[in-house]
Amino acid sequence: MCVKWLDEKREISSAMTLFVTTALFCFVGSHLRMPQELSLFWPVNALLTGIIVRFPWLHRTRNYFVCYTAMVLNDTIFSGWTGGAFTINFANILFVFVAAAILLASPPAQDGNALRVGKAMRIFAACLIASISCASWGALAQGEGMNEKLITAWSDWFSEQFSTGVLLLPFLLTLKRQTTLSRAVISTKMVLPVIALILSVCASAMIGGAGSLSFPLPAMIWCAIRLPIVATTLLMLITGITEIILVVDGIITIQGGDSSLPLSHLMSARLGVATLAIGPFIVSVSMDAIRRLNHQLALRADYDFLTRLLSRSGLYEQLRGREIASCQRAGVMIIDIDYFKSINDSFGHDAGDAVLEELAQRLRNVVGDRGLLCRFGGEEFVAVFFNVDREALWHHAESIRQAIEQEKFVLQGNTVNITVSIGIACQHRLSGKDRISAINGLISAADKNLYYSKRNGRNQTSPALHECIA
Ligand SMILES: Nc1nc2c(ncn2[C@@H]2O[C@H](COP(=O)(O)OP(=O)(O)OP(=O)(O)O)[C@@H](O)[C@H]2O)c(=O)[nH]1
Repeated sequence: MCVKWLDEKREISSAMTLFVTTALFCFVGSHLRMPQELSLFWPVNALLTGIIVRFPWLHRTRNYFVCYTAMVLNDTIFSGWTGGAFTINFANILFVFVAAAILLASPPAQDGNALRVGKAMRIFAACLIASISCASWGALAQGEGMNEKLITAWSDWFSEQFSTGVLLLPFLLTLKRQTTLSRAVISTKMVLPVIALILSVCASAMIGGAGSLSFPLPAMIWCAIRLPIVATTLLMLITGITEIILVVDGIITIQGGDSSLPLSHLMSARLGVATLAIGPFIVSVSMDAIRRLNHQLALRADYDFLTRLLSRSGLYEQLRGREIASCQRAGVMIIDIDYFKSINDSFGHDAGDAVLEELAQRLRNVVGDRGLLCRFGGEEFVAVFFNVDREALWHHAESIRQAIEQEKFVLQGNTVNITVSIGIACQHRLSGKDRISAINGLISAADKNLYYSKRNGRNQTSPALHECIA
């Protein structure tokens, strides 16, 4: 049984899930802050923002209140805070609310999983504005007076929220619900950018200095071009966290004297790493959009819009397919509607289109997966069969012709008798090398036979059965 933990129709259980999740995140998050390196990250706010953006119906005041209560409870019980639990956590919930509101303000993508470039850019803006709001409240809530300590507290809050948000949210928002990573084919083309990324992080640590933080940028852009978007965002997250930890541990040395800087070198590093990450992310989202577009264009070119059968180019594409390569014999038939012009003239072009759609469906029913079916042009269809002899091909053609003839078409309330003429051609020992030109030859031969069917009165298959047996 599949339990949906977050379900729009089950508000109470969804609120409870949100409460438990928030409390768990806070509990784990506050314990993860113990080591000094990880005290720089507070992923809870970005995680909650990611959940709310992925389940937009959660973006309701009462759900924010549920999260806030869980945060306060966690700090009261486990951190021993009293008043601070209420005021400080308000800053956290402010981040979640502002970031989610900005991200949800854009309409959802048409394609469920696609993250558009505009929305990707919004992540940066959302984290920036949410971090400013959160830092402003959080620094004041810490009870600092109007002095230098307030500025330090503000920049601490801001750099932490901003860097965690910008690094984590792209990954959370591109992670597919049913990830297909395991099925992705890992090739050298994919491994090389990852190796380059690891080497560039090592180079940052060895060379040091302010510029070293941007060393991984070219490798990250390379990853963005070569890898699926979710893999890129995951690598961005890992690289960003690694760089920040390396700065904290002094392995990447970027500072001169902190006293000469308006922000500490660490905060500067956090902001720098987050700002760098957005470039590869935009490249990755753009590449994803280009891949999807290419796929859609290929589909559009390979299928006929009206009948959803293969188009002529789609047929040739299929013929190049590997499964057909081993095929020895092929048979082709051309199916042409009789007096189709008079259907258009009597009932209009739309009715003519409806006939083409209905006819395509009937052809599909008869041919099934025994052959390839294509709308070759106008009111002409081509079916290609493999490993058939002429007699079997003739019987296939007749079953198609009879299926069209026997069931009448209804056009604008009128019952109309529609028939088709068919020409067939068959070839033994189809050459694997020049399959396309062999099929083209068969189409020409079948077209000649179609002409005989038309000339001899239509609604028939040519050549006749006795010629096929001979
Ligand atoms: N509704 C519609 N008509 C189309 C489409 N493509 C081609 N046609 C029409 O199909 C008709 C074909 O006419 P003809 O080539 O004279 O053939 P026919 O009337 O079927 O006569 P025979 O083939 O000789 O039996 C033309 O009137 C075209 O305009 C289409 O996508 N939709």
